Amino acid sequence: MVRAQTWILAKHFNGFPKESDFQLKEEELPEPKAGEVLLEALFLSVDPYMRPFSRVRMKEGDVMIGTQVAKVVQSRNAAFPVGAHVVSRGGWRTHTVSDGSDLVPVMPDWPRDVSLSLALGTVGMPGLTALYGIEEVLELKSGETLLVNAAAGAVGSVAGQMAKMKGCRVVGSAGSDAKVAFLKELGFDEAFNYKTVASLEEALKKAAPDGYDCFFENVGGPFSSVAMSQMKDFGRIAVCGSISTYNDTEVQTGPYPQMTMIVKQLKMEGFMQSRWEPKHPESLRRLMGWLKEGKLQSREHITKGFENMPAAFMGMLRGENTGKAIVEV
Ligand SMILES: NC(=O)C1=CN([C@@H]2O[C@H](COP(=O)(O)OP(=O)(O)OC[C@H]3O[C@@H](n4cnc5c(N)ncnc54)[C@H](OP(=O)(O)O)[C@@H]3O)[C@@H](O)[C@H]2O)C=CC1
Ligand SMILES: CCCCCC(=O)/C=C/[C@H]1[C@H](O)CC(=O)[C@@H]1CCCCCCC(=O)O
Repeated sequence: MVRAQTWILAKHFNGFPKESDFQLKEEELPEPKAGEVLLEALFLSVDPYMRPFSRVRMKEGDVMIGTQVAKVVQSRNAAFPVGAHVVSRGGWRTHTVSDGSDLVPVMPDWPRDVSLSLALGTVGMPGLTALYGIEEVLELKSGETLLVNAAAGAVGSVAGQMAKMKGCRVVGSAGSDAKVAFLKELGFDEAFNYKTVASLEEALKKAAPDGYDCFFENVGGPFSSVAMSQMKDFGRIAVCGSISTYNDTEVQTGPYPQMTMIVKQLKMEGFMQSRWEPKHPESLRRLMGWLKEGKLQSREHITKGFENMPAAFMGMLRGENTGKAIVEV
């Protein structure tokens, strides 16, 4: 018998979450039956979508949604032998019994000198999101100017670096001076702290006086309205996320984008990486290749201890992470 710890949604929260909205529970897991495996979590992902998802798709008492890199510690399923590493959608749990249907083996030949936690970040879902946003949605071309917001995070930092690899001019915004310095290290041409600039409009104009061909949108809300007004005619916008609205207690209204979109003849498309699932194995190989060649830098913000999942989640929503937010069990 294994005692598993889980974090459950104790209470539906309005606005910014607090520690008491989550509850740590213990349960005894049954031995795996034929076809099942027992997993032990090594790293857990801390993602923005957990916030809106908990509101629209979860009941009080549900285990918090999430992915993790886990090790198979008992196996009655030949596809997942003991010692194998998998990405599991088991949620905020230390141990999980799974029939294998929700498991994805970590990429074969994962290099020994690359932390497995990157399977939740640069060589995982956020990296794939950046890649498809740049290549499939924006179809970014050499010489174009790209704006990325939340640029020092898991998705934004990969999107910006990919754009540099493609020969683009890249402007990034982030919420601290340290993050701005990080963006410069990554090769961004211009970067600014959106919390301290006197005028967002002026900062965007100064960074790209001729406007933006493409916008990798992670933030939404008022940032989005200001940025949209600085797109070039026929500009393209990939709507990846809207984190500035996830804790809203009331739905935000206008300014409405239609007039700007008509006058500038913009194209705007929302997306999730799951649309291109058949391409994932090849895309992950490309991301790992760039990492190993030193073309892609990866930073993680690691919080130690499963007991700190809520703190890490709230910290990410406050912007404490540079790079991918991870909890190491
Ligand atoms: N469509 C898809 O398939 C996917 C979409 N996403 C979306 O991409 C975005 C980035 O995700 P991810 O890279 O994982 O997260 P990050 O690693 O970027 O972490 C979140 C960051 O968002 C920023 N942030 C928080 N609140 C605000 C706010 N009110 N205004 C502006 N910025 C804020 C903070 O950085 P700062 O200090 O700069 O404010 C924080 O560090 C999110 O919107 C997420 O929902 C992510 C994965 C998949
Ligand atoms: C729920 C709001 C999502 C905001 C954007 C975002 O961060 C999306 C992330 C997805 C990522 O591609 C991997 C996922 O599992 C994320 C969440 C998908 C939620 C889909 C909800 C659809 C629904 O049930 O209506």
